[in-house]
Amino acid sequence: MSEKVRIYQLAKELGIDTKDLLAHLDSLGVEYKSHSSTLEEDVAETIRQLVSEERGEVAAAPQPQAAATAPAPAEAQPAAPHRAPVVTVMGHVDHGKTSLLDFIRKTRVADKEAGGITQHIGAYRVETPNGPITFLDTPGHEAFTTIRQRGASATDIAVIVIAADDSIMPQTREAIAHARAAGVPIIIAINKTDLPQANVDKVKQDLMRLELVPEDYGGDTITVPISAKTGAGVDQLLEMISLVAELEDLRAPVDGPAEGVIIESVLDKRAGVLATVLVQKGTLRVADYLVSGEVWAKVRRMTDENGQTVAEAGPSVPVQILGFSEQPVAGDKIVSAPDEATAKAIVAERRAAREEAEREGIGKKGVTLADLFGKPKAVKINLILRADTQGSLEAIKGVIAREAEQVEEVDVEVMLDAVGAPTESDLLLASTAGATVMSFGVTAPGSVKKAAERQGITLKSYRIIYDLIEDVQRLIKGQIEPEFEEQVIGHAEVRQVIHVPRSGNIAGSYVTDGVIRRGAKARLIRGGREVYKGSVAQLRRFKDDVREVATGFECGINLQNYDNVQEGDIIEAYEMVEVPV
Ligand SMILES: Nc1nc2c(ncn2[C@@H]2O[C@H](COP(=O)(O)OP(=O)(O)OP(=O)(O)O)[C@@H](O)[C@H]2O)c(=O)[nH]1
Repeated sequence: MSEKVRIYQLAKELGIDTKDLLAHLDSLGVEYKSHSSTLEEDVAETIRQLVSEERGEVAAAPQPQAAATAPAPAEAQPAAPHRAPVVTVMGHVDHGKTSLLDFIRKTRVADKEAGGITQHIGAYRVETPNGPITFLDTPGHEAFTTIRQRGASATDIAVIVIAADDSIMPQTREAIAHARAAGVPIIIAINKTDLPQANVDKVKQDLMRLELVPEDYGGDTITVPISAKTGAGVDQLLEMISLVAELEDLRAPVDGPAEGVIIESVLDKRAGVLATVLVQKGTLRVADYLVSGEVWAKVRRMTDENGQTVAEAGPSVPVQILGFSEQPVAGDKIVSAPDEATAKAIVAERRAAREEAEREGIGKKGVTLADLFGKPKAVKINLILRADTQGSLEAIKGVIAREAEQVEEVDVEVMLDAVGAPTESDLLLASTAGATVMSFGVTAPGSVKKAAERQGITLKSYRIIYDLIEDVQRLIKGQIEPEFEEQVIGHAEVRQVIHVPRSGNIAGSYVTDGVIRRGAKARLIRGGREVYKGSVAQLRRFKDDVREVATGFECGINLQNYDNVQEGDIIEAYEMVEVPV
């Protein structure tokens, strides 16, 4: 496939106005939808030549390749420079996430002398002997997964804090599941080691049960005993973060337009919208134009976590920016735009695309049982299990493991199992990992059920273990097809048979009720009897192909592999809809 470039990117590359570029495209007769449409590489190349000819570069340049417009040869691209790791701290309530983040921040602020006032902007950067580290300081896996859920990944390394006097607790396991689902390396910080009742070994042993085998037990899970209170071990923790970062070989280009993700956004009564952006690629500068989701910004001011104004921010640098027209959504990506017109055009295009998708009912859907049933060779089935007691959980897990063992092609992973009703946090995990939530003996609260429905997540509760196991078996074997039933969507009466060379006979019809849709299933009824069953291959209004024709309109219908329509026939269009279980 050829490389594609967006119109405004090409304009920026060539140093011309997007408007002028559009004029070139018009002159070439190239169709485009907006400033952000992509161009085929050959079109882009033609434009480059056109522009350079206009500038007289071709005639004037001694070499055939005019430097400014020639694409850089691929092999000459040096690897992008390293960037700082971005770390999220997660763990059970009260195990010390906030204390740890505060301790690191207090002791490691980059320029304390500058007299800046600490601001909580959702992220901060610290200097360590092994290089800078960026911490996202909204601790907890909800924030972490919310960002992931919106398609961005902001975290390179997860630090899971476990209090040594409490060991592994439900949210510890959730946090581990979230980090695993994201595929980010995990470092375990065993906290509160200053307490007399701290038992580091117990934590390590408990970790083994979650298949996180500490290094000193022969595994490869990095564990660091720390105290967020005294600061003991925190330096080693930072060292380990840098070490893992080095292994991950994190790199990003510093040059070029900025890309990143929204970490946080607040509406300040005086200042307006303040959004924290984590730059992930390129460099963000004051006066740049940005687009995030369906809002845009002209960066009017950037400040760091110490309240200091900054002029630019490169990869892995978090900055709070002023200049968004409306509040962007945490987790949405940001891209830069060359000018206000383009930024607005991108926003308008996105809005229109979303509205169209909504009209067509194409919502974001998670994986449903049906999807999984339909794909027997699914590499992996992710489950989140909830039950009334630890005993039932163990029993269910045991049976599932046995069932899973019998099938080679399918991997069943219980990502999380916990006592109690399913929570919103389970849904977050389910939606990012494509998991099914099953609960036994407990039911999700209404709000959670509704949220699951909205997000298209399968959440089922069972009162009989056998039923649950049966569904798991179905998932595994993919044997059960979802049940479908016919739903008639409309009728059309054939009023005239039009013979079109090459296309065969087209049924000139009148939609008497409902709608006729291209691709819909259809049967042909003649004298009360079905004479054909197939689908609507082609649907036309006058000379145009259309997707749908409503009641009261005339249209031309071409049925799939059928050429014998007759005047007076009735075409019944229908769709197969899944019967909800
Ligand atoms: N002795 C001791 N106490 C600690 C340590 N770290 C945290 N604490 C205490 O543990 C309690 C909880 O700490 P936080 O940092 O608020 O815990 P958290 O995980 O951020 O809690 P949430 O934000 O509520 O989820 C506080 O009273 C802290 O002072 C530690 O290393 N040693």
